[in-house]
Amino acid sequence: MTLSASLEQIAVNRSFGGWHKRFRHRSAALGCDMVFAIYLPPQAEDGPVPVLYWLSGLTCSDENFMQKAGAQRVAAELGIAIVAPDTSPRGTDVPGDPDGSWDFGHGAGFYVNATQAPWNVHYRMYDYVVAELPSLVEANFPVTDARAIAGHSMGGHGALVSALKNPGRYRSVSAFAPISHPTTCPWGEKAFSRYLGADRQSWKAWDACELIAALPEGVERLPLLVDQGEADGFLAEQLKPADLEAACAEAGHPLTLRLQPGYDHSYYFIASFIEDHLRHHAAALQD
Ligand SMILES: N[C@@H](CCC(=O)N[C@@H](CSC=O)C(=O)NCC(=O)O)C(=O)O
Repeated sequence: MTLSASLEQIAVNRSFGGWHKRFRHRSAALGCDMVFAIYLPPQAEDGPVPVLYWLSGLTCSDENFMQKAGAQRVAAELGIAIVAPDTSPRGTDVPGDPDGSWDFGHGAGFYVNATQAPWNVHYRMYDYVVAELPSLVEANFPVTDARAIAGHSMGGHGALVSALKNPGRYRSVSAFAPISHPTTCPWGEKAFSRYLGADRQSWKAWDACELIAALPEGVERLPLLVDQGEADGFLAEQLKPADLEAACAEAGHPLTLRLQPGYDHSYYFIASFIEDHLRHHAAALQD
């Protein structure tokens, strides 16, 4: 396939018989240059392969998952491409946290479309990860439109919301330690009050627990696979997996929540269970 001139390749590494590549491009949704990574398994040399979109957490770029999760060996075995975007718009023109903290602004886009100035100019990560990036990837790489989505923490919640808001768009969804109920935790309240404004009612469209409760009768309920470390320091205050469990039970939404004793919030935890998630996605993608 010939790459569009709008994609600038900035890195390439051979990995498990496939290729890890990084690209810079101009994002129309975000109004800035963005970098994403793609892992193409060896099977992509012979024909198009399905794609898992991975959404990372606070402070991350495209690099954390690709360097730390150890996903390439199993993705190469299963014939799945993995696309890892950045976690926010970036650049000197893009406002960040006025206080310089790490849980808002750069590295903390929360995968929402901001409605409030000045954030609404660039912070449209939902449109970027759900629409613009898949279109770009599907037009430029040997991939099919069979998509799965997964992520960690802020990105785990982003994956849940992306799937819940778009029935039929993803074959499967999973999350590691998602911020399950952002309208009721400090990270979510800080981000949503700035990106979405003071009206808490408007936040519900971006909260997985609220979306699960509000899914209309007859609409696909994609099963959720969630792993959560029991020794995660953010568990009680920020992540609240019990709220997700309660929302699913109340709505009859299929959830497999696996509490993993001794595991924290780090990529050591993700690397320990990523194979299970990849196999879960492969089963759906190859159906
Ligand atoms: N301030 C710390 C902690 C930030 C942190 O733990 N980030 C997580 C995601 S948290 C929820 O979205 C993460 O994935 N960090 C990157 C990593 O490679 O571990 C810090 O600045 O690191």
